[in-house]
Amino acid sequence: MAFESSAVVVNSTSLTLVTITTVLAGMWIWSQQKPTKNFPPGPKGWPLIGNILELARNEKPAFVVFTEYAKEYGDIFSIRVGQRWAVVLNGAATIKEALLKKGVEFANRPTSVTIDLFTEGGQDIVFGQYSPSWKLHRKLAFSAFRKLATGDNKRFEKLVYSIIPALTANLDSKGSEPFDTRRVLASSIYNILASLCFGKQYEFDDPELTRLMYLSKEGNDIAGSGLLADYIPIFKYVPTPGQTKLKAIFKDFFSLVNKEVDEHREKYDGGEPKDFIEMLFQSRQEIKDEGKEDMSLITEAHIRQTVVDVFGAGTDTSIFTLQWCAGLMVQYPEVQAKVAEEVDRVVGRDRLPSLDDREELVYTTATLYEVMRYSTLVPLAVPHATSADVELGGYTIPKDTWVLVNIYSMHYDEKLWDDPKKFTPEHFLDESGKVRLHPEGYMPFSTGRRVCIGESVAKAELFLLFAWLFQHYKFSKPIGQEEKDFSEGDPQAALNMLKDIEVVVEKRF
Ligand code: HEM
Repeated sequence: MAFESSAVVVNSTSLTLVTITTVLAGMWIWSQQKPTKNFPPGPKGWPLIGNILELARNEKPAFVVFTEYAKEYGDIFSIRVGQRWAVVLNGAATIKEALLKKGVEFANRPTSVTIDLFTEGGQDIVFGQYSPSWKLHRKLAFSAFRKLATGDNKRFEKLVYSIIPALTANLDSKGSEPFDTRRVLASSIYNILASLCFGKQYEFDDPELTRLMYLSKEGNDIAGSGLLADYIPIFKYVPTPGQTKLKAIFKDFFSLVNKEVDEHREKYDGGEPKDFIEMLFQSRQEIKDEGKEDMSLITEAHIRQTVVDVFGAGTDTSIFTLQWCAGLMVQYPEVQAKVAEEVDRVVGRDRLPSLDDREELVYTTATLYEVMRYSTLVPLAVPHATSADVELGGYTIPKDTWVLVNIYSMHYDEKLWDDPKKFTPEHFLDESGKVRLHPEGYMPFSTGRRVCIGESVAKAELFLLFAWLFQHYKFSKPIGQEEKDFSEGDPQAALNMLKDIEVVVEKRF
């Protein structure tokens, strides 16, 4: 009897083991099934999680790992993120073929629980689906930006330089003590964007500015890494702490922006716009008057979301680019000295640098461009998605596939750059000493239908602040920190940030 019962136990254990093994094998085979017959090749993944584990465990950031994978699998390869397939595009030829020649097919964005939450169902520009309403929405914002950044230079300079008194007071208050520049730079950039959007400035310690900075940064951080539900859909129905926090942050953020939009609507009289929100109102009226577009496609939520986009996409990108400027100028004092010497010679010490100085500030411009190449702040762009089945490089990529554009692979391509790991402004100077404005494969703002809408605003703002900073201050290593590398990246979620650095900032005159 005892023997019989143990045989039953052995049999049922074997049955359970066989069942588990069969289910696991089934899941394994199913998980390796690619969406199309000639889908791009790539590293094998695990059931349920795909390639997440090997990417998370790798000490190198994803964009470096992807550049290495491209050597093994080719410039177009696939990975699996949880249950979703993604195609990674590498190298200038492939990226241009996809984003320029087949721009419409690669112009969509992925949808996810996180994106849906913070874009009120995809009503913003950054994550909106490629649709008539999105195109009109982008046209509206683009027209407002063009008026701002390519219109009257003096007006834009005044806007950027309105933060100089507070920035000077903050920098000067540190004396020769080392400090982390992030907070000061962040307050400056948020204030520039608050002036730009709302037509008002905050004191650096104003609680509303601190709240705006907190909401925008937290929102970006959680949204950048995504929620569990984005990778494993069943978690959509579980109120995880991340989901609850994200909802609360965006509720607060939207109410702050709503307050500004409402106040502007009440005050705007249809005359010369004083800030970005009024420009949006004006552009909306102009497009409506043309009578060619269906204006019912643009709602109040679209206007609110554009302002949220400006803070979401325009703050950390500029703050961390300036931080990279600080770190790299400390690491390469000889470059910093040449920038300062050029600004002294062209601009002098009695006036502020102007956008009209750009042509003559050749070395300064080349240095800023090199900072943007070397740091590659948005190394995988914003994820794209295919809007239709599309052929690329002999592979078939079905509609709704996630697409990651590896900008880093171009910025560090040995075929395009002489010694790409070396920081040298000479990468952007030609034989006649002029700035190379558009070298092959240089795309910090990406390209095509989704190219960064703030490119001209960002370039103008960064140029003015960079030239002003090194006209007035010398950045150096704190004594006793000789061994530290001040140009070491610390990639976080979507951005290639710089490791926290403490520097000494002293007046030059
Ligand atoms: C150093 C500064 C900046 C860098 C490096 C940068 C880079 C980028 C990149 C790589 C993209 C993704 C393009 C793609 O998906 O292919 C992007 C998108 C975007 N950026 Fe920027 N950006 C910067 C500053 C700004 C600023 C200042 C603003 C606004 C004031 C802005 C607004 C946007 C918007 C709205 C999009 C979404 C465009 C779309 O999906 O159609 N960016 N940016």
